[in-house]
Amino acid sequence: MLEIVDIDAGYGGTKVLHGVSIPGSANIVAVLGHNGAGKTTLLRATIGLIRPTRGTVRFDGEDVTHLAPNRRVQRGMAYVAQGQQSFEQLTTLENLQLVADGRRNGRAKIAEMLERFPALAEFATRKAGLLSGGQRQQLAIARALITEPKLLILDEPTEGIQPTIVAEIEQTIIGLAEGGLSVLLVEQHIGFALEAAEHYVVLASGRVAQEGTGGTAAMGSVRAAMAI
Ligand SMILES: Nc1ncnc2c1ncn2[C@@H]1O[C@H](COP(=O)(O)OP(=O)(O)OP(=O)(O)O)[C@@H](O)[C@H]1O
Repeated sequence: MLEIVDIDAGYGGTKVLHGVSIPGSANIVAVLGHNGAGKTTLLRATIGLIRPTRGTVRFDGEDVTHLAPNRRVQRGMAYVAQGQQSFEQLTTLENLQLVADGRRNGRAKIAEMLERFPALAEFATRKAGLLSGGQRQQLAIARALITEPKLLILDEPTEGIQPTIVAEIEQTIIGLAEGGLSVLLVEQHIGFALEAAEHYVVLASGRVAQEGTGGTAAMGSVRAAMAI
């Protein structure tokens, strides 16, 4: 589905990623690493917000390295940035409508999201800015899902969310993956990330310091790699 081959990427003249690759064989990929390791930069390069200066991003067999983000969304990528972003002055429902409007099956997709996320149905008329962190994250994921992606790119979906809700978000992600959606996930909770992932990479200073198949058995080597 998603394959990244040996990319360099960064900002202006500053190179952040150095020869990072993700194999095309895994449907659920977790990206781990300390603050500043380059995780968000890798996601931005994947969705096209920054362009690699070297290497290739391939999606569904197509070289998308030079495609604009909106073209990548049309191909089936969806990106949920860090921080549960939504339009705070709009209601939950209006936030969903913004994405759904003009889509062939927009109304049905909204109904599906309200069923999938009961909290969004309960607070459909509440302004997004007044939702809890967990509810806002659900709203952000729901907005992404309305575009019917094949690949969901999630940047720290459980960050800043109260522990009781974290498990709910994690279950949502696992459920989506089991339903056939590919997921590229940046996550600080190593246990969950490894449990969910078929492949993981640990980034350190923009390089792959460790990688392997998922599963909690990898916990020891991941922790060791993160101690670098
Ligand atoms: N817009 C930007 N312009 C210049 N440098 C940036 C920009 N965004 C990030 N960086 C730098 O790139 C490096 C990697 O940042 P990045 O956000 O990818 O790390 P991260 O692993 O996602 O960190 P965190 O876990 O804190 O989100 C950091 O040194 C950061 O300062």
